[in-house]
Amino acid sequence: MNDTTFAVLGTGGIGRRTLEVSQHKDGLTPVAACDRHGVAMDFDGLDVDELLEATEGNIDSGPGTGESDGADASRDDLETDGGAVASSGVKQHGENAGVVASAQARPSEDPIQEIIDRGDAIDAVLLALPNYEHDFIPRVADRFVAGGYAGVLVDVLKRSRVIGMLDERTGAFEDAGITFVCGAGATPGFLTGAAALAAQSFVEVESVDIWWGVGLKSGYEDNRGTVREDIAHLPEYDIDTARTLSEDEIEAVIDEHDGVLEFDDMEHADDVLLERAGICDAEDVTVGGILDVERDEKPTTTTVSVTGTTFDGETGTNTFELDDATSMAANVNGPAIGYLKTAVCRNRAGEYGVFGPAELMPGF
Ligand SMILES: NC(=O)c1ccc[n+]([C@@H]2O[C@H](COP(=O)([O-])OP(=O)(O)OC[C@H]3O[C@@H](n4cnc5c(N)ncnc54)[C@H](O)[C@@H]3O)[C@@H](O)[C@H]2O)c1
Repeated sequence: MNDTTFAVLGTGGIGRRTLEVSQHKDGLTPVAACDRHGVAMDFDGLDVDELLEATEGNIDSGPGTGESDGADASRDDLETDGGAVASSGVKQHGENAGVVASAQARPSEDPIQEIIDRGDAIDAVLLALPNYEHDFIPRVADRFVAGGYAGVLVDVLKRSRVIGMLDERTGAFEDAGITFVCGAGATPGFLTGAAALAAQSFVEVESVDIWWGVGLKSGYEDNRGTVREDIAHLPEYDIDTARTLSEDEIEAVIDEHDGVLEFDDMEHADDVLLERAGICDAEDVTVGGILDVERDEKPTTTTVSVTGTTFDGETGTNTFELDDATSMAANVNGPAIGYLKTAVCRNRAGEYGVFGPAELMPGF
């Protein structure tokens, strides 16, 4: 594949690591990165080491609202909701929050639009943005369409309901020449693809069970955005209540659970993504897991179990396990970049529209 230029929207816990992992892959040149406050662009290639060093301990996180996506000015009131945005530079030191701390970046009123405006020089865009408003990522995609972008968009969103919103935009993406890969992180993403592969032994799939373990002690400060979104999956919370929690309230939730949060029956898009790929019904997919923010060791082994019936009448369960030594950052960002590179090949071959991770694997 020829060299691929790409941009990262959101330089929080995930986006920073995307840039770092991309340095280990061939043929990828990061040319733009932004967060809520600013944008860094260099079409000869960003100096990723400088950017990571400058933003180390200085991540802009917290409940982003999409307020600065410029798509709907009536949402400006959300900018100050719950007061948590004010504490958004959770690890900030120095004057500049987030990406603006890098010498390559500058403040921007509308960093996403600045990237859209240079879209002709960007092959692919990874959206490592928050997902508190379910239509935020679809609305950002609308802006790329409106801005005349023709290339690849990849997100790492988690919630099932967003996939339908993206599907509704299939025609617009096709007309624009956009190849959109949705849910391309770890789960959904890597594990959805693994389930699709494991299902190939069977002519009938009965169930897919995804069970994940994440140990995040040393990565906790950098991944507060993800932890907040995970708290929204606890039975006592939802996306709106989790979004308005202060940092102290988040700490209290974590303390109540002794640092270990267990999730059952999560709304993770693996279900609809497997259904749209024809692997099984969404209702036959369950996702759960354990997050330990006080230890780096995984509290449980991440496992995908696919149960089904073979053509010759046997019932069996194929399992796929991640080594406990592999971190969340490795399992989100490696696959996200892998799906991005695959999508660039599809895009160059003229295949446009919405794809899930399972559709980029072998199918029945
Ligand atoms: N699929 C998976 O396996 C998986 C795993 C982990 C995280 N995630 C998802 O990845 C997403 C990012 O997580 P994170 O931990 O990096 O979050 P984070 O809060 O650390 O980072 C979000 C970034 O988006 C930026 N941002 C917010 N609003 C913006 C706007 N309007 N314009 C420009 N930038 C904006 C923020 O400034 C920040 O840099 C979350 O939605 C999370 O659920 C998915």
